[in-house]
Amino acid sequence: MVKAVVLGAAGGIGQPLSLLLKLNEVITELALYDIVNSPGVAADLSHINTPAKVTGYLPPNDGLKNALTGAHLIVIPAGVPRKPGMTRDDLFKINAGIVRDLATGIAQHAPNAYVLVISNPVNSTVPIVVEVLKKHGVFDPKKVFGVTTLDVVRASTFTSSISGSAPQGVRVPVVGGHSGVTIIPLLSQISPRHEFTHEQIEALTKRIQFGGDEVVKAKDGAGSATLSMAQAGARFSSSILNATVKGEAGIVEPSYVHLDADKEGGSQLRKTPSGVAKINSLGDINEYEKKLLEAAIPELRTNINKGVSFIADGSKL
Ligand SMILES: NC(=O)c1ccc[n+]([C@@H]2O[C@H](COP(=O)([O-])OP(=O)(O)OC[C@H]3O[C@@H](n4cnc5c(N)ncnc54)[C@H](O)[C@@H]3O)[C@@H](O)[C@H]2O)c1
Ligand SMILES: O=C(O)C[C@H](O)C(=O)O
Repeated sequence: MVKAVVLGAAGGIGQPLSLLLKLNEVITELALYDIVNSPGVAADLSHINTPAKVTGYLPPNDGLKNALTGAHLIVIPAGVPRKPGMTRDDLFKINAGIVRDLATGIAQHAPNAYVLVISNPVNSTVPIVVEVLKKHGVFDPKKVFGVTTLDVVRASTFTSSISGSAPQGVRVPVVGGHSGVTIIPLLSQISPRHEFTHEQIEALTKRIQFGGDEVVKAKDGAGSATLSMAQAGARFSSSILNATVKGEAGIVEPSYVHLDADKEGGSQLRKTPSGVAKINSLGDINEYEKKLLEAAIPELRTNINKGVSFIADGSKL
């Protein structure tokens, strides 16, 4: 039995993400939870002839508990998205409480699950999940991930439009967090190798860091990236399942994770059959990338402290 759960499953990301997870044949049970419409989404997806049994849950009648119980993998795209003129941090006010409450449910009903956080601001919502799980004594640093895969996906797409490589074959490690200057593309480590000019590196870096703004602007008040995010979330989920269920070794995915030094850090995770085996170092980074790292640290620190304080300062658990 491999149960996957989507919290916020009826939303702009939640619906296509749930569809893509329904197509993943490793999953045998797919539980969809939202405060609205999740039974309808579940009924719709349940007609697709893949193995996963799909169930929908709403808050009444222990909906969250029933959705979470027995989960192997939980993906969280619950919460409000940006509108033009907003930063991701502006979402903290609403989304911090939503993520805290869902994390509390996870601590109580699925303490051993892999938890993938999509809800923004990721730089602060991941520390919120970590702190809630710590308070309940169930935190495992190798099981909580901020999903930054969309930055990686964008980096492949944007660089390939210049290098001419096929986008699906391009890998660019993107480390750090998930907002503006905290997003750090390591273009010197692009595979297949390509030498960009300095002007190209600056332009690509900026575009990867602010790619989310392009979508928010184009959607003009109707939200932010949903379809590309669903694909990115499904890809990261699939990597976790391939490592932890199928036992594939040597899978490497960048993600935003908790490090021992009591701070979060974007890193590349290496996954093995037992789950996440190793957090890779950043490798050889050049002077330009060192400057990006320096610029990211103060903002990351502020974002992390904001999430940690939200739980420490007595938000209900
Ligand atoms: N990590 C990333 O790269 C990335 C990319 C895109 C969007 N996001 C973020 O993902 C979040 C969701 O975006 P969206 O476009 O799907 O928004 P949306 O408004 O379309 O959907 C959000 C869903 O969450 C549900 N929800 C609200 N409160 C809930 C609760 N307490 N429990 C369960 N469900 C709840 C809503 O009912 C809704 O269905 C936003 O915070 C957005 O900023 C992150
Ligand atoms: O930009 C946003 O607010 C959504 C998401 O974080 C993104 O990068 O597209």
